[in-house]
Amino acid sequence: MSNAGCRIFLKVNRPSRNLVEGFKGIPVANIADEMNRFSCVDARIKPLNSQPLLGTAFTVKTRISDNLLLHKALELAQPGDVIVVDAQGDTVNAITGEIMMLTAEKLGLAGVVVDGAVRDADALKELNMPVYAAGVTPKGPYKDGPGEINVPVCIGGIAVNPGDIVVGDADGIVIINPSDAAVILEKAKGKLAKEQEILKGIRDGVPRDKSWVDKTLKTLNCEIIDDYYR
Ligand SMILES: O=C([O-])CC(=O)C(=O)O
Ligand SMILES: [Mg+2]
Repeated sequence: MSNAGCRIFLKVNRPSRNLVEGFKGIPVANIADEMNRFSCVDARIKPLNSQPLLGTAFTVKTRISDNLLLHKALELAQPGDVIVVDAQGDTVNAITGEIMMLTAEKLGLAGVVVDGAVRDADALKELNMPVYAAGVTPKGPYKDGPGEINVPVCIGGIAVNPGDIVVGDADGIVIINPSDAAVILEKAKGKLAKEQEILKGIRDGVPRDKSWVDKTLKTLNCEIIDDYYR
């Protein structure tokens, strides 16, 4: 029997820990640049503390304002998992808070990302596990279902499959398909090294070749006017 919209898949094809750990300390912006600036979760979804986010997606799809399936996910997710909750972007009711998130931390989960609202924001600031959400409200959740676990979901406009690599920092979140991850990781490391060299040059006062700016403006026939705007 199939019951789409109310079903739980227990198995997740998780990439190797080694592959995931490779992304530790690489800024999300560097990773995203090497993914042609795609795969970044919408800016609505923001960190509620400054813990870095890195792990594999354990996906949850909830009915709007309802957290039954997130409670079930807390029983099933494994250490290193990031519970990624597609709460359909709705921020009317918080679907999680301090009690559930402390439980997640104690289970060794790598984080929780909610495309929806959370509550107990002050307590989440003190947590040793990252939590990201699209909003904060004191209004609590219903617990009736339905919903799904470990099916493809959408958060902040990005599709997330169970087992995808989730990386987040203060800038936001990027989602990586494990089969692309090794190549992206090498490129992102190169990008980081290049940016560090540029920053060192700026600090040391080394002049930079910015001739491309004028070249591009020239191709646009940009008007440069030696006068005030009036
Ligand atoms: O009441 C709820 O289900 C969510 C909540 O505030 C908590 O987990 O602390
Ligand atoms: Mg609470």
